[in-house]
Amino acid sequence: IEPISTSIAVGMAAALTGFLATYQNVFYYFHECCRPEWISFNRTGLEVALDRKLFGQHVASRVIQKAVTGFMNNKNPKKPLVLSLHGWTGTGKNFVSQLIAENLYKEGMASSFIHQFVSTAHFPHLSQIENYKSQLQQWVKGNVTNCPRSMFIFDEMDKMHPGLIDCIKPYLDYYENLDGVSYRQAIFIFLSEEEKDRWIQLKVAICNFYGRTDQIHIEINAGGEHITQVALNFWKEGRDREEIQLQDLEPALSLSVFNNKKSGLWHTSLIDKNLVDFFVPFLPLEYRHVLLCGMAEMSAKGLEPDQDVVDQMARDLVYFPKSEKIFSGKGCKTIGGKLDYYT
Ligand SMILES: Nc1ncnc2c1ncn2[C@@H]1O[C@H](COP(=O)(O)OP(=O)(O)OP(=O)(O)O)[C@@H](O)[C@H]1O
Repeated sequence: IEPISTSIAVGMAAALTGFLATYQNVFYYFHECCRPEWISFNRTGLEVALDRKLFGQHVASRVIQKAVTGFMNNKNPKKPLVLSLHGWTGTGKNFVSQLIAENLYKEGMASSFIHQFVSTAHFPHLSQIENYKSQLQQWVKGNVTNCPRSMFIFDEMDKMHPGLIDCIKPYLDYYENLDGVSYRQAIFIFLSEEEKDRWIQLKVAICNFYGRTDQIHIEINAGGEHITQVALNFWKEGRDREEIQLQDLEPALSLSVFNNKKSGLWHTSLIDKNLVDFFVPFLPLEYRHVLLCGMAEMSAKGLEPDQDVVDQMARDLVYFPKSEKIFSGKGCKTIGGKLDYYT
């Protein structure tokens, strides 16, 4: 072994290793990858975002903050985090998922580690259910293999086929690993709108009963087994909405309620095995919340927030129940488009 060529070879190898390491770091700097540079939880960021950007959802806000912070601080979770978000349309379920994403992934919702499914769009054909099942399993497994800190959002969960829910159950469970893959760092968020379904089903049933085709004013006396009903009862009793506690909404999120409702059947299979860690209730939004959404939306559009414009827009929305007109029928959902008309 000749000393000069040996030192040249060793020097070249060291230079090459240094170059590759630098190249890799530069690559990771510009290209999103499953590393702390791209995925790190900003606890204060989430707290501030929930506090300042999410209106009228003090219960959901508290539950989400605790759930996500607890999970992210746990170095060795026994299972993935599974959140189930419930409530009226346009009350902020997707929006909260976005706030979580923005405070966990540098790329926010654009992160390649966030995967979103809408049951009616992605699984439309009942005849294809077996295909969907294997695709869904491969998809979850592939993505978690690629990055354990992946986030999965399943929208319209109430419309999802029970067979598909069954096939994702193992990933939500307490297994250390499945076929060599651990799912314990992942986050699953289920969104469902069964509140609306239940409300509408009930309305239709009562209209049919009375042989009426027009909209009639309906009081729902289901003993507070409806998130909206709880909010309505508080309002009628002249109590502050912010007094509503998670315990007041528990009957609306209880197993017995889900058991009795067709649209809630999916919960039973997940609740039975304690696979859902937190049920998060979203209250229906009132006029004053729509105003806040309107002002925020104008700022987001780069416009000077104008109270008169927003007020005009909010007054033209439809509110329910028909007699009291307290809650916005579409929450804050359509106001982005509506503001274009009023500005
Ligand atoms: N509570 C809220 N606070 C602030 N903004 C809100 C709130 N709820 C809704 N918004 C605004 O309205 C938009 C639509 O709401 P979002 O998609 O989160 O409703 P959703 O509850 O998921 O409705 P759906 O069940 O119909 O999907 C959001 O992007 C956000 O701009």
